Formats: sequence, C-alpha cells, structure tokens
Amino acid sequence: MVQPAPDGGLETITYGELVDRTDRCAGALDALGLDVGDRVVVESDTSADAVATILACATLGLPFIPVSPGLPDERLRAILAGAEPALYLQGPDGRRTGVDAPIGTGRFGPDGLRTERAPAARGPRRRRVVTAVDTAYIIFTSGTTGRPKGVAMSHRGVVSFLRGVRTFDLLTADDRVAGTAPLQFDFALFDIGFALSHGATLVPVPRARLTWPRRFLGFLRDAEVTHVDAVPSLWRPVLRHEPEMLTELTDVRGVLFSGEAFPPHELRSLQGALPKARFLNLYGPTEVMAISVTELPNPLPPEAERLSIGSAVPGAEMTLIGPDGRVVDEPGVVGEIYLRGPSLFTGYWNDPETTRRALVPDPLDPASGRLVLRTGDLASPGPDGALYFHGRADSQVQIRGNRVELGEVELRVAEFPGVTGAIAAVLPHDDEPRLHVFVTRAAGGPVPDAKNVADFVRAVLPAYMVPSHVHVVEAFPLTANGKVDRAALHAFA
Ligand SMILES: Nc1ncnc2c1ncn2[C@@H]1O[C@H](COS(=O)(=O)NC(=O)C[C@H](N)c2cccc(Br)c2)[C@@H](O)[C@H]1O
Repeated sequence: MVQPAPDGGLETITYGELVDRTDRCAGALDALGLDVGDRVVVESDTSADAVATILACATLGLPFIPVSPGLPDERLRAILAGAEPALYLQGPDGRRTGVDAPIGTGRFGPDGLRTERAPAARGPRRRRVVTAVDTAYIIFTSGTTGRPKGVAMSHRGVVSFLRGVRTFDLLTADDRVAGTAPLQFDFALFDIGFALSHGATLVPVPRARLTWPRRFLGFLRDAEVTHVDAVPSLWRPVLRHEPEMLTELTDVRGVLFSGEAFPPHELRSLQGALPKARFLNLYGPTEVMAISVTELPNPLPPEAERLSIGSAVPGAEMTLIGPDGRVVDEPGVVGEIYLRGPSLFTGYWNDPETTRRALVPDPLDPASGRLVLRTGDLASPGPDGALYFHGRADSQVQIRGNRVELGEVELRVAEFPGVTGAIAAVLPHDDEPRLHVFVTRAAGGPVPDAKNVADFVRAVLPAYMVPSHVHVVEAFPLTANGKVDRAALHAFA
C-alpha cells in the first residue's frame, strides 16, 4: 500500500508489513475475549492500519462495520443501536467521542491496538470455528425509509465475487490502484480485495485530495497510479476544470467505475483525455458487492445512449424477469435484474421482513427453495446478449400519464452547447408533477437560457418530455458515497 507519510511525502507499506500489523491487531483483539459474531465498528478512512484492522477482524470472525470519520453523530448512534457492537475502534487521530458503555472503545495505529474501555464481559466463548458463511462485514446504507439498513455480507460472498473478478486478470503485481471511495462504501472494500487479490499496490487517495481537481490529479500523477477506481460523479469537476491536466496521466491504463450510470457524454470526454486507458463498468448492489465487470469500447460509439453492464462474473448470473415473472431475453425488451450466485448477502441485519422482500424464491425454480436477489434495477438485452442498464424501477416516472425516460431527457439536454452535465427529475407541483432539469455549464461558460434549452429538447422529444423548469447549478449535490444525490436536487428547485 502507498499512503501519506507523517513527513508529508508518501510511504510504502509492504505486504509483509501489512501481515505483521494484521497479526499484531488480531492478537490484541483476541486478548479481549470477543466471540465469533461479535461486531466491531471501524471508523477510519482507508489506510494500512484500517486494512490491517479489518483483516484482523475477518480472521477472528468478528464482523466489522466500516464507517467514515465524516459520519454525523446521530447516524453513528443509529448504527450502534442497530448493530449493538462489542467494540468501537478509530484511528490514532480520530476525534469521535460519546460512544457509551457497554461498547468497548479503542484506537488502532502503526504500533498496534490500544484499548481505552474494555468491552463488557461477553461470557464464555460459544464458538471456536469461523466458517465461510459467517458475516465478514455489515455495511449500513441509508435505506429509503431513513432507518439505516445493515447489509450483512459473508466471507463466502466477498471471496466468490473477488474470485469471479480474478478470472479476468485485470491487474499485475506492478499495478497501483487509486481508491477514492469512503471506507463505509463497499466500493472501498472492493478496492482493498481487488488490489490484494492481484498482489498489486493499493493507493487510497486522501479525502483532502478529492475536493480540488488539481490536487486530485497531482496526487494521481505523483503516486504514479495505473488504475483509478471512482464513481462517475467524481470525474465531473475534473472534466470541467482540469481537462488538459488529465492528459498528463500517462501512467493510467485503467479507469474503473461503479455506483451510478456514467453519463455517455462525460464518459466520452474522459476517454478523450485518456485514449490509452481501458474503461471498466462494474455493476451491482451492495447486497452482492457487485456482479459484473464490463470493458466498454474506448471511444464509446457515438450513437451509444446506454452503457453495457455485460453479464455476471463467472459463477454468478444476472437474469431479466418481466412483469409476468418470465425471463426477458428479447433484445431491447426491458426487465428487472435478478441476481443469483454465491455472493448474495446473508440478509439485512436484524430485519427479516425487509430481507424477505429482497431475497425472494427463484421465480424460475420456486420448488428449489433457492433465493435470488431482486435488484429493483431495469435493463434490456443488447443484440450481443449483454445487458444495458435502464435505471431504477422506482425512478420510472410519469407525466400526464406518459412514461418519461429521464435518461433520454438528460442525454438531449447534455448536447445543448455549453452544458456539461444534466440531471432530470419529476417534481411535485400543486397542479401536477412537472419535469425539471438541472444543468451544469463549462467553467466560465455562458449560462444556458431555459427557453432555448426547452426548445432544443422540443425539437426531438415528445412534448411531455420537455422540461418545464431548467435550473443552472454550479455542481450537482452528492451523497456521502459520491453519487449524484437526486433527492437533494429537489431542494434546489
Ligand atoms: N455500473 C453501474 N451503472 C449504473 N448503475 C449502477 C452501477 N453500479 C451500481 N449502480 C446503481 O447503484 C445501485 C447499488 O448501489 S449500492 O448498493 O450503493 N452499491 C454500489 O453503488 C457499489 C457497488 N455495490 C459496488 C461494490 C463493490 C465494488 C463495486 Br466496483 C461496486 C444499483 O442497484 C444500481 O442502481
């Protein structure tokens, strides 16, 4: 791993040192008398010590719950109430206070684990063996209801997805993978497994480097990274403010993205700046870590309006199921994505009801008792059999009884001269829901005129898909995981 050194430069932690730190941390955790299944909250950004701590938890069968330092106190309290962890750990300079007994607290750092308050007595250890089906980690996502849902992933789930990715031989030991996701997002856990399973170097990008494009690109250049893993929205400010500096990243041979659809026009701009790099689209919900890895053509064909999410990695399957419960395999026909395979999550923590709604009897083989994950995502088969992402089922909206493909509106608005990004949303109004579009413009460029934008859309799309409100914004609001926060856009209207 490569990370900022105390003196301000970069330091390298070898695999040997990582193993030593992991073993030392495991010894200290074991001495606390925790039992297989006892949870440990790990609050940190991705660092060698954080990686050593979560690997130590995994070896001892202690499900780790990664949270990022920026997490608001009341959200941490909700997670602590939900998961009832035995122990809460933070890094040497973590500033969290207020984690109350009976939860034990401590800090991890280069010189090992320091306990501040021992976890309450746990009684005699009930288990001696850690099995593949035990919980490796629990990722708390902000469920739509607001109460956080804990996605419990087993060791088998993580390893089977990483093994599937491994079959593509995407990295060599000489590669240096820049990770940009916060530790609480399973994209960060993937980056750790992705780099380590190829013997490559993981280079977590310090959060302070992510806010300014020049500083972000400077870090990537100085750390000589060969791969950059990021959600598509992370590239928007870079493309807007530093497109020419991007072309200096001659070491970058791979761009891996996930979490949201990469807007085609933005993807083409990025590809233009990195003509030698390959672009890998990883798709999948946290409930399976992810399910598919698809290399996209560079450059993307000019007529491409949707991106391929390909097919599942070996050992797993993506199936499209129609409203009638039958397989959809006709090119162009939209169906809901169902996932089958060993990387399915165990369930939502302590929430069997919500789990039953996600893990359902296999519609193609109900007698088998096998459960499959219904994703709530829509896709259609392309002529080549690969699936093309269509968005979330719950984001299909109607205007005056007509179904609006928000992606089509966004594609058209994005072609308007001077517009660099477009997000469409149907917002409620006293009379009837209205179509709004939020646009970003080139730095210092002209402010697009709302009427001209509407006329530009009206020229090619049906009237009900013409936005009634156009908002020019400096930047799109993002979620804690770096995706466009569509819910927050409503506040802009
Ligand atoms: N490649 C896409 N194109 C389009 N829409 C995508 C893509 N990847 C997701 N999504 C959307 O995001 C939802 C899921 O969100 S999530 O649970 O927070 N997980 C994630 O985003 C991250 C994802 N688990 C993951 C984890 C590890 C490694 C990788 Br690499 C990716 C999916 O159901 C999709 O709606």
